[in-house]
Amino acid sequence: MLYTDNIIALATPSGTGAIAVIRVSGPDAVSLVDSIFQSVKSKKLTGQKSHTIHLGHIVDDSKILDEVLVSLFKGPHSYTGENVVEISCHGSPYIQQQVIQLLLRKGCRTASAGEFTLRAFLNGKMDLSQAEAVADLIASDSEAAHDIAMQQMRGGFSNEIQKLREELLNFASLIELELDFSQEDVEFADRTQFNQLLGKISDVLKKLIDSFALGNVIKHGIPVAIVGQPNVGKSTLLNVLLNEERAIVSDIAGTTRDTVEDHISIKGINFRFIDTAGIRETQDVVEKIGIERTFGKIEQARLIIYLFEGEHFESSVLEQLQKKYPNKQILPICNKMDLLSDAQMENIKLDVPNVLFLSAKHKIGISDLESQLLSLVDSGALSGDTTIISNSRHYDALLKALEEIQKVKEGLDMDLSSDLMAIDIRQALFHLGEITGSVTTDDLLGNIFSNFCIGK
Ligand SMILES: Nc1nc2c(c(=O)[nH]1)N(C=O)[C@@H](CNc1ccc(C(=O)N[C@@H](CCC(=O)O)C(=O)O)cc1)CN2
Ligand SMILES: Nc1nc2c(ncn2[C@@H]2O[C@H](COP(=O)(O)OP(=O)(O)OP(=O)(O)O)[C@@H](O)[C@H]2O)c(=O)[nH]1
Repeated sequence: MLYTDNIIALATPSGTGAIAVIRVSGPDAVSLVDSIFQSVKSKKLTGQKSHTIHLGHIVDDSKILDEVLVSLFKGPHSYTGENVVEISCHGSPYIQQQVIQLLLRKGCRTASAGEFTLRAFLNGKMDLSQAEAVADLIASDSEAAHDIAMQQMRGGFSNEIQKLREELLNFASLIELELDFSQEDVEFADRTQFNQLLGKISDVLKKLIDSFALGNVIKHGIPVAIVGQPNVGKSTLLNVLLNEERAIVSDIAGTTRDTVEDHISIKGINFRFIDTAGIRETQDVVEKIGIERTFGKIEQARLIIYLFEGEHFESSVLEQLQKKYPNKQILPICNKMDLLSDAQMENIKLDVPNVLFLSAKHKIGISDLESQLLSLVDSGALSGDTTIISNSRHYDALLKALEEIQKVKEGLDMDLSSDLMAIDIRQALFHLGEITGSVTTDDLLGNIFSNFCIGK
């Protein structure tokens, strides 16, 4: 085992709850808890089997602090790979703190953010991308984001990367062996097989790299900007979408007060609606800073909904949007169709051929809108077992690995000498290793795990 110290943290949220879980991990976790725990069966924990639960009392100087359940996990068969003891106590902040203070006095140290999972990684219980998936899983707030995190946590693409890396490593050694015999002009590495492997690796890498566009938006919610005059029915529309799907509305922590962002889940996909009052004014006002800010918001969106009511369609707004965002999909939507006659609707269609009519208030045309939104997402990629990456660190490493693999391929085509090829192969191996954590630096680990919650 790597560590000699014993860490402790509250694993459940701080505050009052029915039950709170305090987690201790380290070589002496069992004896430390033994020193403050009296089981009702008067048995010491040290002699008990792993994965057993024991009822008893936490005792501080013969004073009973609480009646608790203690769960025992003996290393290496635990989450961290070390001895782990969990104390489930009554969820009062007072009790939680007393138990923690008691164990700190006995010699435990407060765990830093993500330290339990860091230990699990360093003890070989999971690789780095799986550890990162744990944080994603905790943060996931839609079915799709959850699925991606879960798949990654269960080994997802890291097994695949690891396998390819090992095959590549194999070739690297053969090529490097050739260097030792450079006078004799021998080839240990079969060039045809090597070429095939490089082809296979680039295919896998390309597929993963392509999946990031989707993975990234799913993780953060697909950003949709709603542009429209006051009173066209934006709030009503958002509410209808919300009610229909019984989704959760949440203000994202950290977003500025001047834009409202609502998360709406449609068939398990999170959409993040960015309400941007503003671009309605005439050309000269458009130059104003406030409007620029709105444009800034639109910049983040994948899709723009231009919502207007009845016959108040402004072609200048639509044209401006199309000019400014030629690569974004713009959806013109006419709300309050209940107030329009058929003839009026036909007229609007002449101006805006691809308009979608709906009535937010009367809940007409909502499912068409939902289908349009979902069609943005290549949901085929979500079903089945296609791997989707959602972590920008992995994305960067995959891009770099692919670049190196392509260099190796070119080298092979050009019959480059083994020593030059060996360098590129090592680089590719390095970047693949970054994903699974076969190569890491303290900085990188610090960066990743400091974003976890305490107790995880
Ligand atoms: N109370 C509690 N709930 C929890 C966790 C935890 O640590 N404690 N977890 C943590 O975040 C997750 C579960 N993850 C876990 C993963 C592995 C093991 C474990 O003991 N693994 C052993 C033995 C498995 C067996 O044979 O039964 C092993 O890997 O060797 C425990 C929890 C979610 N729920
Ligand atoms: N007839 C009709 N009225 C609607 C419809 N949708 C919304 N309204 C009404 O239009 C008015 C404005 O709706 P809101 O949803 O508050 O509009 P908004 O765009 O969010 O307005 P701001 O918050 O000022 O930007 C309300 O009185 C709604 O009841 C519709 O489909 N038909």
